[in-house]
Amino acid sequence: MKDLAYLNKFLIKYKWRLIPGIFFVIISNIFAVLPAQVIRVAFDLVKENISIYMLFNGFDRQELVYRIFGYSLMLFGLTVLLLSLLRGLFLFFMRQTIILMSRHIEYDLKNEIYSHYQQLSMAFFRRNNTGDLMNRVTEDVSRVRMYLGPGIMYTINTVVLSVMIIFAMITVNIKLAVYCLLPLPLLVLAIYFVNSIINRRSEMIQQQLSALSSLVQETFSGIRIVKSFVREDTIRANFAAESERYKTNSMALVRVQALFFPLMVLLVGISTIITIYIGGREVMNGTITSGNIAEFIIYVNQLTFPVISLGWVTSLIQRAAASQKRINEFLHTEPEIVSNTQEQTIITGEIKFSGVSFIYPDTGIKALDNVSFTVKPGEFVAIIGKTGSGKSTIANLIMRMYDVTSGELLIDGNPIQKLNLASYRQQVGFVPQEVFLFSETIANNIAFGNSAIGSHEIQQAAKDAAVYQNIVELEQGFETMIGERGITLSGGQKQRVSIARALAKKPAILIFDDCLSAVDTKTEEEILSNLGKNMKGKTSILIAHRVSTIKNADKILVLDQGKIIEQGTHDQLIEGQGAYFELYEKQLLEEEEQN
Ligand SMILES: Nc1ncnc2c1ncn2[C@@H]1O[C@H](COP(=O)(O)OP(=O)(O)OP(=O)(O)O)[C@@H](O)[C@H]1O
Repeated sequence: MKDLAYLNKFLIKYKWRLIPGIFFVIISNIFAVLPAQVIRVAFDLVKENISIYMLFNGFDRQELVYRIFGYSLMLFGLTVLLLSLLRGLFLFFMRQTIILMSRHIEYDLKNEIYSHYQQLSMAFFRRNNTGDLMNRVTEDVSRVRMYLGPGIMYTINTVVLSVMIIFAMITVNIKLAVYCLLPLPLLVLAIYFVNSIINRRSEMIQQQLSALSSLVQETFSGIRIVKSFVREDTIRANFAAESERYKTNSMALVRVQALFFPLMVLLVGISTIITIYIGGREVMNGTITSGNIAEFIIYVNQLTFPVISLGWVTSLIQRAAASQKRINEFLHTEPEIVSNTQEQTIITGEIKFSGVSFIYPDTGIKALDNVSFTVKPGEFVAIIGKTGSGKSTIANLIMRMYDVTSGELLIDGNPIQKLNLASYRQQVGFVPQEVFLFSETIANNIAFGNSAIGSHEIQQAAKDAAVYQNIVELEQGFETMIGERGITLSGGQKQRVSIARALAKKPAILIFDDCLSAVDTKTEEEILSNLGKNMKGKTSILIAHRVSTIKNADKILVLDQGKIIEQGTHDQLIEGQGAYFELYEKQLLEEEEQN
């Protein structure tokens, strides 16, 4: 329950919706209780008037008595109608204030969680899967809203209505009140119990549904693999098995739900019978009137709803508390990578690794071991090495996706942690190893890092990335939609759009993480020569596997198992006849064999 206390700040923020809401609940309940009393008076009136009517038997006046009696009954009917209309009006106001408040808080909470996600670092996203992240913004927030809206509304309603009805009952006759209230606690318990079972089973159904949709999503994402490995039958069988489980769970839920309504009617029925039996005896004793029995029957039926909502609201609050606990877990996660200054510094692009070691926090893998090198502004540095040798890790550290475990990473002579994070990243262009493009137009994908960019600059970036020609050949050119909502670009085209996106930022530091693997040698040369022109005076780091790609670099770093084993220009490294030389020889041989 203490987890829900987090939401109090929102309740305070929206107090001018909550307070009138509570007020409307109270007024609507007054109008809910009054009709029973009007009906009691009407009932007693009927009884009295019948006696008077009988008295005038045989007289002309009997007709007049009949008419007056009819009118007064109609008046009572109209009063009940008016009271119900007024109740309805205030119920409307109650929903307009409290439910609307819950929707506002839902909106605020979703935004708060989402913007908190944006501040969290890579390690957090690696620890938690996407489904979980999404669930907390959607499913969990919805449950919390159920507490803030219907939960709060029905709790107040239940309390106010119960107090009013029980008070009205007791003022009429304590004995009758006690007897007809007796089965109600049983009803609360029964409903709470059945509701818990319903919730548990609904949860299982929800989980099963998630499993089913994940299976379908994965199957369709990997449909090419499924078809080429002829696994359609197995996939179909898996789906059937998951569906079967979903059906079994749903059936179990329907069985319990079927019990819910009859149980409720039974217990209310018992209360009504007790009211009539005990009430009848009291009428015979002369302690209450027959109108009171009618009044009590209305009360008992009116109490049904608060009693049901008591059981329902209790389980609803429990679920909301569990959801808020999950939300709080994420909201209280501190971002590991934080900006320590507001000051925005323009960088020239000098990068210095000084005895840097790095261990991935989530796996404990030591990816870099005492790495030292310097890249001067305007230099073109290449990194080469076997897979898993730590090349991408260097890129991750320069992007400050992680902080170094030991040693120092200096940008323009300042520790990277001292720079304003957003402003620094804004000045670094990054082309990741795995291309990711948004389901958007090509132009918007290229302009992603800089919303102020014009179409001329977008086109220039595409030209520099050697993808312009491919784009203009498309029917809608730069306005072509890509990804799930549009066409599929080839692997090499995607890589080049991703390069154009980094170039369009006009960065001071450009990092290419093995992103030329899917382009042919001629295009690769074109991109590199454009890069030479664009990055004059700026720093470029190119991670590659092919020696031919990096021959012209100002400096080449050779990595092995997280250590720099050689560094120098191509010619120096060839002369050194070390690991780089071996790699070069091997690749030359491979090329010759291919030709
Ligand atoms: N996000 C991560 N979390 C945990 N461990 C990681 C992560 N990324 C990489 N590693 C591990 O760190 C080591 C270095 O990986 P890195 O990606 O830097 O190598 P690489 O030289 O870029 O390889 P490749 O040429 O295959 O891209 C590997 O052992 C890898 O398993």
